[in-house]
Amino acid sequence: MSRTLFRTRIKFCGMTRAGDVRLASELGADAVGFIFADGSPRRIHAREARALRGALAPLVDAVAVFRNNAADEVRDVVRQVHPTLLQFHGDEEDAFCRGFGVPYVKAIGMGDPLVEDAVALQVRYRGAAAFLFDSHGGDTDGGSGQAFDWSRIPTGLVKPVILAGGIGSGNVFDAILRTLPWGVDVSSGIEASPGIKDGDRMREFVEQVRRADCHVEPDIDAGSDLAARANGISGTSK
Ligand SMILES: O=C(O)c1ccccc1NCC(=O)[C@H](O)[C@H](O)COP(=O)(O)O
Repeated sequence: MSRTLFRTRIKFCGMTRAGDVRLASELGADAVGFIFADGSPRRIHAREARALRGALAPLVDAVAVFRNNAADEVRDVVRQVHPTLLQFHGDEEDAFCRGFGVPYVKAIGMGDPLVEDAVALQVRYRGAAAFLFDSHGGDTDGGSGQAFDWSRIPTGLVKPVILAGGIGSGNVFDAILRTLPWGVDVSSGIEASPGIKDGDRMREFVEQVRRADCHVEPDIDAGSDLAARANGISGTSK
C-alpha cells in the first residue's frame, strides 16, 4: 500500500502530573488527554485538570475524555479546563457530544464483536471531528493496554482515524504502517503505573512514530531492476 508522507499525530492520554504534561509537550506530543471517566485509575477532577492544562506548552491540544458522564459534568470541565477537544468513550450519541460547543472525537469500542461500518458510523456521529478506535467493549475497559485486531477498523472512513489500545514503542511502528492512521493514542504503553508516565517510554514512543513517518517501503520493481543491472541484464524501463 502506498502512503503519503506526513506526520502521524501523537496523543498521550491519562495525564495526572504537571511534569509529565510538560515533558510530553517538549517531546513533541500533539495532544494530552485528561480522563474524567468514573472508575478509571487515571480519573482527575476539573480543578486538577485546569492546573495541568497550565503546564501545557503552546500549540499542544488538551483533550477531555468522558465515558457516560452527565452533561453538567462535561459543561463544568469545559468551563474550567477549556479543552481543545472532547473525547467520548461511552454510549453518548451525536446530539449529546455536539452540545458543548467544542469539537469532539468519538471512541469506538473494538471489544464489541459488532462494529458498524464506515457509512453507518459517519451518519450516526455526523458531528464527530475524528474517530478513535480502542479496545474497550465487552469485558475490556478504556486504557487497558490491550490491542485489538487492527484489520477490523472499518475501511472507507473520510474522517480522521486515531488508533488506540495497547500501543507502545514495541508495536507503534507496525501499527502505523499497517493502519496509516491520522494519529495514535497511548496511555499504558508510556506508563510506570496507571497515571504515572515514564519519560523514557514517552521518548521511545515518539522516536518510533517518527521512524514510521520516515519509512519508505522499498520499491520491489526498482529492486529487481537494480539486481538485473548488477547482473549485466538490461532492466525494465518505466
Ligand atoms: O485510560 C483510562 O483509564 C480510560 C478509562 C475510561 C475511558 C477511557 C480511558 N482512556 C482513554 C483513551 O484515550 C484510551 O483508552 C487510551 O489512551 C488507550 O489506552 P492504552 O491501551 O492503555 O494505551
